[in-house]
Amino acid sequence: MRVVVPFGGRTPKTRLAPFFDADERREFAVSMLRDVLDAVRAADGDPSVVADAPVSVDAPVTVDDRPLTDVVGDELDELGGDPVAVVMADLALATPAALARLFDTDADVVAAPGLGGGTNALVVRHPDFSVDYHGASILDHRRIARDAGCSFAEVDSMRLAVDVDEPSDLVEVLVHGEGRAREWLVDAGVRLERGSGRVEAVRGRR
Ligand SMILES: Nc1nc2c(ncn2[C@@H]2O[C@H](COP(=O)(O)OP(=O)(O)OP(=O)(O)O)[C@@H](O)[C@H]2O)c(=O)[nH]1
Ligand SMILES: C[C@H](OP(=O)(O)O)C(=O)O
Repeated sequence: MRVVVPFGGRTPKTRLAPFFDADERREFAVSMLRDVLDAVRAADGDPSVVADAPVSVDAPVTVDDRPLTDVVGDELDELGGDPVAVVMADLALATPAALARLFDTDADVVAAPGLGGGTNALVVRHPDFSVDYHGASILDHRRIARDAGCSFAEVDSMRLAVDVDEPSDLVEVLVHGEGRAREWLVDAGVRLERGSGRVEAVRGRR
């Protein structure tokens, strides 16, 4: 299946500013992107990146600096009857098995909801579906599918639900990550701190 991976590489991961400076955030974002591309390929997907700035990765890259919804919308318009998936570049826990389950679910539109109401991944097999990202986009995508007369399914997957946006998401990468992104965090000195409450990610020496 064709898999579009949107990547905002100009000023990525601003919500991680309490942990990393701008160069570090870009490096970390690229390490997640590379993990996602590997997982897509291992799930028999054929990935291509649509990015707002050039990025050097092992996949074709189209540079387009329009907003996310417009860029992905154009990719869907080129569907031509073939299914296309959209997988976000910050799914640091994505595994080939989780993605294969998404790709193999049989509906006109299949979504992997993100924590906090986003839409972390989609499979689109119907020409009348369109995307509307940001905010609680999973609610919008359910409605758009219904209004377009598309069958709609959701994949319940912890590995696809975690998109790395906030410092608390770094805990999930340290606990469950298996790729470059986890390695990058460890090299940057990010570690788990077990206090009396919820485990936190902290940076620096013990
Ligand atoms: N092509 C493209 N991809 C984008 C753009 N903005 C975000 N993305 C990608 O869309 C997905 C979700 O991004 P967000 O978490 O909303 O944004 P972010 O810029 O990574 O992080 P924040 O700065 O914390 O909002 C990730 O794969 C981003 O790389 C954009 O303007 N263009
Ligand atoms: C693009 C956006 O991502 P979030 O801001 O939820 O990470 C969404 O999924 O609609």
